[in-house]
Amino acid sequence: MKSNKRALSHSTEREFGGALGATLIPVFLPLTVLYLLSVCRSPGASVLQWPPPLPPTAHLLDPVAPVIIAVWVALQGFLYLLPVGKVSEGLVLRDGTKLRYPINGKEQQVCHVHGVLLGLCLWLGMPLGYLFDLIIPLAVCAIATSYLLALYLYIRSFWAPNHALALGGNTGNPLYDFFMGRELNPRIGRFDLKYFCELRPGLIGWVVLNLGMLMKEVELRDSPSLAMLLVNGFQLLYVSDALWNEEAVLTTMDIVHDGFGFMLAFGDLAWVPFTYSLQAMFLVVHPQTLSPLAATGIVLLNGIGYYIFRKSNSQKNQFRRNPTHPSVANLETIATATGKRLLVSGWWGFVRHPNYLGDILMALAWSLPCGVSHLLPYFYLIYFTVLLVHREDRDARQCRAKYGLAWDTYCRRVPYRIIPYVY
Ligand SMILES: NC(=O)C1=CN([C@@H]2O[C@H](COP(=O)(O)OP(=O)(O)OC[C@H]3O[C@@H](n4cnc5c(N)ncnc54)[C@H](OP(=O)(O)O)[C@@H]3O)[C@@H](O)[C@H]2O)C=CC1
Ligand SMILES: CC(C)=CCC[C@@H](C)[C@H]1CC=C2C3=C(CC[C@@]21C)[C@@]1(C)CC[C@H](O)C(C)(C)[C@@H]1CC3
Repeated sequence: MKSNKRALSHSTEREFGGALGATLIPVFLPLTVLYLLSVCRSPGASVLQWPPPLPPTAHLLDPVAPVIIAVWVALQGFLYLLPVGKVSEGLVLRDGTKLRYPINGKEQQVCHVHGVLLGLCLWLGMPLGYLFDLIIPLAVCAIATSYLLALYLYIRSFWAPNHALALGGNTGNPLYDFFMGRELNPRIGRFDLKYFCELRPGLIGWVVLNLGMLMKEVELRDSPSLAMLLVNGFQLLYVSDALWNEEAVLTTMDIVHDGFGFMLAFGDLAWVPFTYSLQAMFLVVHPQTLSPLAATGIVLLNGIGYYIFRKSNSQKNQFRRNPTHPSVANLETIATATGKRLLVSGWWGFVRHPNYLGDILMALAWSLPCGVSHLLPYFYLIYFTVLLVHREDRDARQCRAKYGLAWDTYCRRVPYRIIPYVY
């Protein structure tokens, strides 16, 4: 324990408002989830209504909810460990080794997301629309699970070797380190907890919750609306894409840089499934009519966003994995002192985060089917823009520290961060 502290004593830079932020966020964000869900189900669906439509304490818990969450996580764990697909190596760690990760999302996704789970629920005679009624107890359980997981991660990190600790989550302040995560890649045997949580229970859970909302709409109004089909279709595409390109997650900031603590545990297990499905839930209580022209425009917007998001992410991933690959070999680059190069043409010469731009366009397309009468369906767009602006800033600081002058040159060559000529 002592030597860990000594070796990492330089990690004094604090993120997310430092210790105060790390103390308040774990209280404030879980309450926000419950508040948003309650508002979404209320007839007014106004985020500013007073008094807020909070659920009575008796409605927070339901004995079925922990069973569903436990079965769901166990099933996801089982599918994650299935020996199908390939095994891929992550980036080089501080001790010079690389971790191995099972890449089987692609193989499993067809049966996984679209078939087995839905079929299982229907076979068991459980109408998926029930998820709408159970949403608040399910969210409470997911929040409790993320707290327990974060506590477990914090405690076990004291047995981890120095090189396995994250540089940003070892300040010695227990609340801050609990929030940011001390250990970089906590594993039980070959089971990688962070990688599993990032892509499986919460992300796929989001799609299942969306389907539950669609089924509820069918129960209430006999058929799904066009708006509901669009929201379900767009978000299914997004999640399927994440599983299809599972390997690319290995080079994201969360896997490479961030420790696994409360922020990611809660983000993955509670925040993603329960706030990202707000649009579908909104449509159950507040049905919207969409003209074919509006629907076409929204599909086009999502298509453009997805194209930019996918192409730019794939280009960087390809370049980082094999810079001599024909699809990236001809792009202009600048050298850095680390030996790694930075792309200054192609998507990464357009803006510094083209992938964020595509993601934001998609976020807008997911909100528009809900009309413009309420702010709530735009919650994701607003939160996500704030998250990405903050993330861009964190990434820029890390890149400046890594690449020094080369990063400044890149910034001069590519002046806009996310939106050309705007930001
Ligand atoms: N839906 C959601 O809730 C969320 C979605 N996302 C999405 O996840 C995806 C991944 O995002 P994120 O992990 O934040 O970061 P990025 O995929 O944008 O990766 C940033 C890293 O890319 C490398 N890089 C930056 N510029 C260049 C360049 N010019 N040439 C080559 N490499 C470069 C640097 O790492 P290095 O040089 O070390 O390789 C940098 O640290 C994005 O599409 C984002 O929109 C992210 C957060 C939440
Ligand atoms: C408010 C709060 C607690 C925020 C925590 C942030 C997390 C919710 C996000 C951090 C990075 C994420 C990524 C995805 C989901 C959201 C979180 C966990 C992601 C898995 C979504 C699908 C994408 O295709 C992706 C794989 C690129 C992406 C990776 C980052």
